[in-house]
Amino acid sequence: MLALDRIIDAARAAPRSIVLPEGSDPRIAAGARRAVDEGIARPILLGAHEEVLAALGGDARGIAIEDPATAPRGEAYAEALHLLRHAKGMDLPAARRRIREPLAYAAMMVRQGDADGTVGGAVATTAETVRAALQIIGLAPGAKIVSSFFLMILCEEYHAQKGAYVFSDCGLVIDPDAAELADIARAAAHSYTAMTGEAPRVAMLSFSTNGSARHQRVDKVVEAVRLVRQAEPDLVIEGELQFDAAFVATVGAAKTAPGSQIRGDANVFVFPNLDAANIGYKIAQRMGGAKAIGPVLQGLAKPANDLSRGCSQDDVFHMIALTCAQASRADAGRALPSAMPARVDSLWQSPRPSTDLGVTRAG
Ligand SMILES: CC(C)(COP(=O)(O)OP(=O)(O)OC[C@H]1O[C@@H](n2cnc3c(N)ncnc32)[C@H](O)[C@@H]1OP(=O)(O)O)[C@@H](O)C(=O)NCCC(=O)NCCS
Ligand SMILES: CC(=O)OP(=O)(O)O
Repeated sequence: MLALDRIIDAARAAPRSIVLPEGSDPRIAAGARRAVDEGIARPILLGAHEEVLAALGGDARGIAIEDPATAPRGEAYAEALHLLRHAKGMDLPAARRRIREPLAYAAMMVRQGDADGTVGGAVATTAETVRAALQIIGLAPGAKIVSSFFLMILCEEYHAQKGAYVFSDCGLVIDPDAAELADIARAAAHSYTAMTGEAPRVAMLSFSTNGSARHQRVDKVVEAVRLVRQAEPDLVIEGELQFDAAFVATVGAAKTAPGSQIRGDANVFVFPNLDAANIGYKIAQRMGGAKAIGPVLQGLAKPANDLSRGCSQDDVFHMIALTCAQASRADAGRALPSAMPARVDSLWQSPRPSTDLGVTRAG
């Protein structure tokens, strides 16, 4: 859990204002309450005042409540949204209606600098949550695509290999082509370093390892690897690889050539499409007992993150912490993990070596 502790410590060092559009959901209210009690954030819960207060059990200490339907700044936000989207056909009345939706209002708070980040998706679908961020917050300078990752933490006694891993893209880009998959891989690699302070070793996953099967879907992964190597020759990346060859040393040794750098020791797993990625992370979480934090969005101009509708109040707390830490990075004048900088210094850089993550390699 040390990767998570680092994130929480980073948030506590500079608590941020995080707006949560689903303020009347009990998991959101409990996560926000814990964030205040542990001194990691200044939450703003959106929703009808009485409903939010009820979710908080009547205790709103340290938490702001704002109702997009009646908020005084709603009109200014509607005008800002109209300016942003009128070229796409949105008139002012439509902008007024849209800004009353909590997801849109929260994204606008972040865009306008009235909140440092937003966390939604405990109730709304990922498509709804991400669409508000895409349309209102938009791409980070230099980013071509917004995608997402999960921070997967193996920390149970029964996990033979403990540690923090990145799975991408489990939440957003449905059927990436080779160029998009390459962008996702580069963003995920940089996100891994930002989360852990460790060097990424990227496995590009497939149903084939080093040509063991032939298919156009395999060709797509191989092409993505070529594109990443062209753009970032120093990044350790291999593919196409099956998951076992990327995660289990003995299988990696059996299936890959002696010169392989990964050999069962990848820490960033890039899936070929959203079917594989979303199913894969949920299996790891629900059958494998991995702690799954995400989807964290990469490629946005400012922090906006999603949750699974199956999230717990702990997941909400951890996502608030992660979003605060992203905001601090941005304010420190450094690129967000999402912005794919040439080099990433980790906010959570550990003074100790990689064993800090509790990684004990099997085999
Ligand atoms: C994210 C998602 C909603 C975007 O879908 P979409 O139909 O392209 O959405 P929209 O057309 O409303 O796009 C909104 C804007 O974002 C842009 N956009 C869409 N996907 C983008 C991406 N990955 N990166 C950057 N911009 C993107 C669109 O071009 C559009 O721009 P514009 O409105 O300024 O022209 C869609 O990809 C999706 O549903 N993904 C799967 C989500 C999901 O169910 N995940 C599983 C559970 S986690
Ligand atoms: C990330 C994800 O799968 O979200 P949901 O469970 O809400 O669909």
